[in-house]
Amino acid sequence: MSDQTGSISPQHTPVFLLTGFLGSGKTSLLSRLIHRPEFSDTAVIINEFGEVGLDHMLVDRSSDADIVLLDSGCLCCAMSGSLQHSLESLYYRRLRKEIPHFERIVIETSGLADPGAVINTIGGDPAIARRFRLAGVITTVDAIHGLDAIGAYREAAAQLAVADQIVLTKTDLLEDPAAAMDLRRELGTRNPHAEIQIGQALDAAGIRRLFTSAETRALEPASAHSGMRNPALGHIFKYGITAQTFHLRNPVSWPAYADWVHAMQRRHGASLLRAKGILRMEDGDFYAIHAVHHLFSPPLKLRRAVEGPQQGALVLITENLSREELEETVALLRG
Ligand SMILES: Nc1nc2c(ncn2[C@@H]2O[C@H](COP(=O)(O)OP(=O)(O)OP(=O)(O)O)[C@@H](O)[C@H]2O)c(=O)[nH]1
Repeated sequence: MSDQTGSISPQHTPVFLLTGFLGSGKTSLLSRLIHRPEFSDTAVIINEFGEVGLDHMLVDRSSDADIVLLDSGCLCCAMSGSLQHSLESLYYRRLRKEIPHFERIVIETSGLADPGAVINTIGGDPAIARRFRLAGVITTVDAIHGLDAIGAYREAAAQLAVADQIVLTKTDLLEDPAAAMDLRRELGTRNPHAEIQIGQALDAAGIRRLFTSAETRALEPASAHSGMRNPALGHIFKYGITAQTFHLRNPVSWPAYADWVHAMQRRHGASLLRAKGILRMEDGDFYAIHAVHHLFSPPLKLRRAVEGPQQGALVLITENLSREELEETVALLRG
């Protein structure tokens, strides 16, 4: 990465990933969202038009027929070729005003996708990273089979581990409605860093929260998270996947930050499923930090100060790394 300390400009269109295991309700959620006014300025990249049942809402079809404009104002774009190609195509068509302006992109991944691979595409292709930034990961979890899938498949565990927002689906199929609260609590202990919402109860405010950039709220609920309250324990998902929180008491210098990034890339890049957090830098400003494997997005300067006594905190979601190993690199930030 050429610029580890630059800030992201508003020209970087926020990209949200909608992930979740096979059959967990991604498409059903999307087909509800695309009707909603809160979703009107969104371009959605889906695998096939047929899946989300667009027939009744179609108001315009671009000449290339791979993008449709819905009467809700939402654009749907069927994935054509690679994800890079779809993103570039949306970018240039918006620039040439061939399609209406959109404020954000939502990508629906396949149920067996490793979310890290898709996130890498956004951050790893220089042409894409110049124009887009990962703003959040939304993971659907099926109330009936979700926990079994998370226990049985690494992909499902990784999808849960990297989530900023979890949508619990199929709660209507639970025999005991109280079981939804138990599941919510259970998921909360497995990913204490994500907000959990019940899919069927999603209202306008809930939808807006789904699409609030993760970096602008990365620390907000931190003090309330159980994982944050007991950072020494870290959090174990499965398959050696853990989420560990590190607090920093002092501002970080830019050279120390660059050293830490290099050390993480060199020593732990392969094991780093995701890093997120907020650091207070030596210039006094707070920056959101995001990384997936070897790719560290340029720190994003936050417009508002972060409340509370902490100077910053990092959540490192890794595979087969001990807290001690991570502590060695975090020490670089402490100078
Ligand atoms: N009862 C009920 N059924 C649901 C709900 N959400 C999804 N389903 C059903 O679950 C099945 C799978 O839902 P999809 O939305 O296709 O799931 P998906 O995650 O997109 O599936 P893949 O694309 O195969 O990964 C469909 O039959 C849906 O109708 C829900 O909240 N309640």
